[in-house]
Amino acid sequence: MFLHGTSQINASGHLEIGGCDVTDLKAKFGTPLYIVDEELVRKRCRQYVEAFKASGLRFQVAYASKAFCVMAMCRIAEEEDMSLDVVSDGELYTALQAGFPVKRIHFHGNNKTIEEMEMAIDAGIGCFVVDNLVELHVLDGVAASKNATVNILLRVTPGVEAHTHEYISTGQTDSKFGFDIGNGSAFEAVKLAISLSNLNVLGLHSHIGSQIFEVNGFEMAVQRVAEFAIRVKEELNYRFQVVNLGGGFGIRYVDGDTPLEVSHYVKAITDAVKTHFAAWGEELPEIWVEPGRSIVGDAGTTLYTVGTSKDIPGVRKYVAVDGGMTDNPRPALYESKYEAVLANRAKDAIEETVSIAGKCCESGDMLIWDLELPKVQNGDLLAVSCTGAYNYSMASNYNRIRRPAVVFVQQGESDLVVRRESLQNIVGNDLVPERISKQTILK
Ligand SMILES: Cc1ncc(COP(=O)(O)O)c(C=O)c1O
Ligand SMILES: N[C@@H](CCCC[NH3+])C(=O)O
Repeated sequence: MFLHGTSQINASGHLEIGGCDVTDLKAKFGTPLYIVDEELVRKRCRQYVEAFKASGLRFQVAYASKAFCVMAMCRIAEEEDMSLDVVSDGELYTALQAGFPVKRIHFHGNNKTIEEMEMAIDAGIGCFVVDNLVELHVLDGVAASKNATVNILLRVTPGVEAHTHEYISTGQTDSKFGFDIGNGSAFEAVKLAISLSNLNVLGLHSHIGSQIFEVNGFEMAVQRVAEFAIRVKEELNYRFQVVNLGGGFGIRYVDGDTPLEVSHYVKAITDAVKTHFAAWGEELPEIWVEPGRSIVGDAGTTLYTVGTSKDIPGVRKYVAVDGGMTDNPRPALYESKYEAVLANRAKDAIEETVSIAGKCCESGDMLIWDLELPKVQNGDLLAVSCTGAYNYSMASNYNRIRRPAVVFVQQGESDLVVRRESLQNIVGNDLVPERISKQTILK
């Protein structure tokens, strides 16, 4: 397994992250356990901020909290001078509870409810990213009802297809998100938006997809957005102050993934802004980005305990762990690939090829196919790397499995940031109507 951040194999042959031996973490917190390398998260945040500072442009780096949204993470984002992208009342609430400065929160989503809009306006949200015409009208109405003027960006689809999984590619015309530039709907949206009295149009937003390893998609998106912004300025005499280029910067999950350095993506974007806004003639717009995966993805590791195994001679050996698609749905959803190491015997010689199964009643609940490991035994620890993004945040209670705990590690210290769910949590929202209880009693 590739060792990310502070991960290393110690003298006892155990995986160590943030100076913490994972066998100790298992003893302290149990498994499955999400372990987050805090130093690596902070390093990634700083790489973005530094790269933007070097560009000389005005900027905001908004952490896309959908990747991993818990209060401790919101605190780190604030400490590292990030802004925050939220996409639901739940993410907004988490950020507010964590004391994140509300003016640096951007509210996304293609179907915000009126209650979510009200909550965000009451809190004093920094801006909304408006996705469609219905939302433009509704948001203007909600803002009017509160005598407020709210800042918005208009989400546009620049017609760029990112080379990534179909389900996580969003910049093309046929997408559920945003106003299309190519078919004229973005222009009409701008005309309408600037005429609505309770909206203040700050600028445009474009997000072309996720887990992208090249810069040309971003450069093309900048070009299309710049051409559009210049047209708006010329034809409507309206000047955007902000251009948000979304997230999508890729990370290395497995061999063959070839992400670029953060500074490389940022330089490509900021250079493209300088080039394509050359005809702008005034101060360049402020540039925002929204990285999620590339902030937390490789800083996360999931620790499992090995349970049963099933050897089908001549076919394959299944080894089951105490988690699976409930804590990491990505292999089942996107056929995502992961690497793993036998974390309590990482120096032992490789002896067998096994496939790692989860514990759900679902044949598709497989975490890794054909993984080479030392001879695996019941009770061993398996550490799957690069699970920091879209794992805890996409976890479910399928089969009424409890969500794991999350622990931050740094410099030999481990701090619980999310408790393991309890069995009481599992039934916590269940109600049994009286007539059914009565029937049960009558039986
Ligand atoms: C609008 C928007 N911004 C930012 C992100 C974060 O993307 P990533 O985690 O790939 O950086 C996403 C998710 O793809 C998104 O939909
Ligand atoms: N959830 C996805 C990415 C989509 C991000 C949101 N637009 C993943 O796990 O890769």
